[in-house]
Amino acid sequence: MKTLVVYYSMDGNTKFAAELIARDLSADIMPLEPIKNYPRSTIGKYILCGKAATFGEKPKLKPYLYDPADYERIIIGTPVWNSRLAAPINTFLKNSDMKNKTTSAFFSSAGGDAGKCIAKLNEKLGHMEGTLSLINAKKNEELTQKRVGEFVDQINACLK
Ligand SMILES: Cc1cc2nc3c(=O)[nH]c(=O)nc-3n(C[C@H](O)[C@H](O)[C@H](O)COP(=O)(O)O)c2cc1C
Repeated sequence: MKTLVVYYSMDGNTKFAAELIARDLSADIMPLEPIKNYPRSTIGKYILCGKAATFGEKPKLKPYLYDPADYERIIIGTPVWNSRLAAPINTFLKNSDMKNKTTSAFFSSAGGDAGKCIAKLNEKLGHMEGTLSLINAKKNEELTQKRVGEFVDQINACLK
C-alpha cells in the first residue's frame, strides 16, 4: 500500500519516530515546514507555539515534497503542544482530502497525555487504524523503537 508519513517536528522527537516508521513501512516521508519559522528560544516557542496550538492557527507551509493525493495510506506525526496538535498539522488537515484514505497517527510529548490530540484528529479524519503516543522519543530511543515496531505491526494487521 502506497504510504506517506507526514510530520511536523521542532526539536527532532517526532522526526526521530517518523523516520523509524517510514523505514519500517518503506514509506515516503514528508516534513511540514512553516514558511515563517517559529522562535527557537524556550520562552519564545512556548509562548508563540502554545498560542498557535491553543487558537488552532494554520500557518502557511512551504510546498510539499509529495502530493498526499497520490497515497492510499497517510500517517500523521505531531508534537503535543498545550495538549493540542502542533499548528502546522492544522494547515495540512485543512489542505488535504483525507476521505478514502487509510489513516493513523503518532504523537510526541514530554510526558503529557495525547488524548486531546487523538480526539481532535479522530474528529477531523473520522477514523484511524492506529495511534501511538511517545514520551521523549529521542531520549527513550530503545523504547521508541520497540513501540514503533508494535505500531507498524498493528496498522499493517488492519490491511489483512
Ligand atoms: C509550545 C509547546 C507546548 C507543549 N505542550 C506540551 C504538553 O501539553 N504536554 C507535553 O507533554 N509536552 C508538551 N510540549 C513538549 C513537546 O510535546 C515535546 O517536547 C515533543 O517531544 C516535541 O516534539 P519535537 O521534538 O518533534 O518538536 C510542548 C512543547 C511546546 C514547544
